[in-house]
Amino acid sequence: MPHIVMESITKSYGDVRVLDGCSLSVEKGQVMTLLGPSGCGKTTLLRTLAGFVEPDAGRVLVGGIDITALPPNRRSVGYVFQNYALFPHLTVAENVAYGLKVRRRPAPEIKERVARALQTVSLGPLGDRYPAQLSGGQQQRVAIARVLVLEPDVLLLDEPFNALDAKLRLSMQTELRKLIERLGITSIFVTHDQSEAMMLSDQVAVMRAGTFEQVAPPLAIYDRPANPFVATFIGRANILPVGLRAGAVVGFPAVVAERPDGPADLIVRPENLTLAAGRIDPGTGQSGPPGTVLFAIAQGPTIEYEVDAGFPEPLRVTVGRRSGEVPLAAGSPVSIGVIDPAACRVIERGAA
Ligand SMILES: Nc1ncnc2c1ncn2[C@@H]1O[C@H](COP(=O)(O)OP(=O)(O)OP(=O)(O)O)[C@@H](O)[C@H]1O
Repeated sequence: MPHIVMESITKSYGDVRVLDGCSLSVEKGQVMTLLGPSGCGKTTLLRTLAGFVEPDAGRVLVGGIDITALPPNRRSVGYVFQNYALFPHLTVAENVAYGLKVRRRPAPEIKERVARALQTVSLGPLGDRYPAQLSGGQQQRVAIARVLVLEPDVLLLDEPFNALDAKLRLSMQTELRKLIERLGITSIFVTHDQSEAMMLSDQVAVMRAGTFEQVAPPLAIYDRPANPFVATFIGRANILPVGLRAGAVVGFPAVVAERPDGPADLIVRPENLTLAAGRIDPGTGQSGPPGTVLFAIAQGPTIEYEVDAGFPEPLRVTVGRRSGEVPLAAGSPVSIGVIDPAACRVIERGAA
């Protein structure tokens, strides 16, 4: 039995259906990320699990127990808010103690648990400071300590890194992932940042307009996106309208597909393509169509090309860059190759 089960959750605000039959399960100790564009319903689903939003239909179970009708304070669910929501007039230790005081725990127990929670997030010595005297990353850790001190079964985090600058964000992501692993607490994150989702999660649930497009481990989503929406939301992808003839893609004969002849969409990642100057097989043995360089930019370890290969959109190709190599000039004739035909996906035309 999974630790968290959300069954056919539906929620509308007025005429707008924000959650449209969402079902999701998370195993004990696993980290799930809800990933999707702004407004797709991620926060609403998280708040349904916390009990802040009442679903119109569906059930929420934690540890096999139906908690759908329980108020937030009777659920063993910790919620870390986007803006941390710390009390500015309370010290760090008082902020962390707050939930225990509300629950009328004895003073010695509060003292001991607050010290332990602050220790867990490496803020032991800063208990007497006020939130305004802390960095963004430290404030975030207080917000997490304030939740962990209540020893919830489940940890929910709504865009927890939003307020942090890029560098701090990266170190806090790593730190939080290690902390969650150490505590073994079942966690759900909300983010619209795909690299954050890749890095933090055991499972990613890609959402669009109140439903799930795909739920799978991050690399499985990257390698085998269910449809063009997922392919372009996680990483970059070329979505090429192609024809199928005799079980292979016209223009990419190495890419085979068990589908009837006719139109299809080919999903191919830029790093799964390569190119060579001139009209020759680029050496992969998996030749693709000829093309002309439209634009190229070197990024140190890679060169990013945009190539006119006869498709409605330029083909994006990422190639590894050798020391001293400069990109081919715009206008150069090139031959496109596929590195791993098995990593291409051929799907029904327009199945977005
Ligand atoms: N209390 C509410 N009343 C009316 N509409 C709401 C309410 N809460 C959310 N919505 C609407 O529901 C939709 C989903 O909102 P939600 O906050 O769940 O999206 P999200 O995916 O978390 O977006 P973001 O990434 O921008 O935070 C939005 O269109 C939002 O305007």
